[in-house]
Amino acid sequence: MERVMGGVVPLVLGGLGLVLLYRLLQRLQQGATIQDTVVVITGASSGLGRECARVFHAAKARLVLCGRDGARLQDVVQELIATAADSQQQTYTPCMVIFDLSDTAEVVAMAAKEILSCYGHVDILINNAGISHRGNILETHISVQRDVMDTNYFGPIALTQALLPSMVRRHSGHVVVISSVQGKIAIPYRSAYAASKHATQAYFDCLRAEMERYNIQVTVVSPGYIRTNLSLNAVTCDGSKYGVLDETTALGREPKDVAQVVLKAVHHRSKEVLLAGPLPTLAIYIRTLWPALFFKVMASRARKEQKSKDE
Ligand SMILES: NC(=O)C1=CN([C@@H]2O[C@H](COP(=O)(O)OP(=O)(O)OC[C@H]3O[C@@H](n4cnc5c(N)ncnc54)[C@H](OP(=O)(O)O)[C@@H]3O)[C@@H](O)[C@H]2O)C=CC1
Ligand SMILES: CCCCCCCCCCCCCCCC(=O)OCC(=O)COP(=O)(O)O
Repeated sequence: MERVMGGVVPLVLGGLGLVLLYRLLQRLQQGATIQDTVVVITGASSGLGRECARVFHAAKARLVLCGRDGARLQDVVQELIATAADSQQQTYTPCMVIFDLSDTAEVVAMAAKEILSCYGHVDILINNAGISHRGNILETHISVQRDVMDTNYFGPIALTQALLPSMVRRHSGHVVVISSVQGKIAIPYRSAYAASKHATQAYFDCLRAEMERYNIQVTVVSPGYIRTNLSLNAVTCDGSKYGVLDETTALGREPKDVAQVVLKAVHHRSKEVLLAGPLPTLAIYIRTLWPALFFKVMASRARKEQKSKDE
């Protein structure tokens, strides 16, 4: 027995060592692709955007962080500088560009120009900022439908379109968009959010095909729940804040893990990343292969949710 164990232990340790070495080499390789690139991140003040800022900063990218709130963005910048100083890493101090994505006129006239003026060009644009919705269709004001669409769809496409000519001229660039599982299936009481994410999926699929000839990559990332403030910040039927941390959100993936997935997707030039558990993945397939079943399941969800609200 002792002899068997004596053979197994070094084998396991050797295997573990190889896995760690492989991971380290992978990280180094990913870092090398990202080093010195100009990376623009929208919604960098919190949640997934903030974690993307951390991950790309650690990979020594030249960051342009975007958000609505200058003070919160400044906090992120200070934190990144402090982390780099602690680890004695030579990194770039991030630029900040402050604007409201839902104001598409401002995005085109001011924000895109300011972003370009930071480093003269953009290598990677990560369209991350977004807002969610909670409410039934009967009671949701049309202005709320429009606001969510402005932030999640028209803002990102306006920014992308404004930055594209510079990428086309350089015959190089990468556009990433953070969509959602709800860009592939629509669930009840999320009409504005699901519609905006479906539109996002469609637009960026068109973009990918059209940009291939210019060597511009497009990656659509479709995550399931992530543990961020998304549900807290979601808007309700009348535009007021929902203000609840849903259990689904609280139990979601860690934003830092999702940010690593985004980095990997950029490194591998992935066209699509679906980051969902078995049930949402099954639901996506059923939506295409057996729509009648999918509609029944969704109607039953809607009934149950309405009943629990009525009680
Ligand atoms: N959390 C989840 O379960 C999932 C999230 N996603 C997607 O991930 C992305 C990031 O969201 P997440 O980190 O979860 O949520 P957060 O609410 O934590 O972050 C959203 C970010 O978007 C910014 N933002 C919102 N509205 C605007 C606007 N009008 N103009 C500029 N910036 C704006 C916010 O800035 P400010 O601080 O100014 O409000 C904030 O930085 C979103 O696109 C979301 O749809 C996808 C799947 C699951
Ligand atoms: C007999 C087999 C039937 C199989 C059907 C399974 C149906 C299961 C439904 C699963 C629905 C999953 C929804 C996942 C939604 C999601 O992950 O959304 C991510 C977000 O963007 C979160 O935003 P939110 O504002 O909704 O928190």
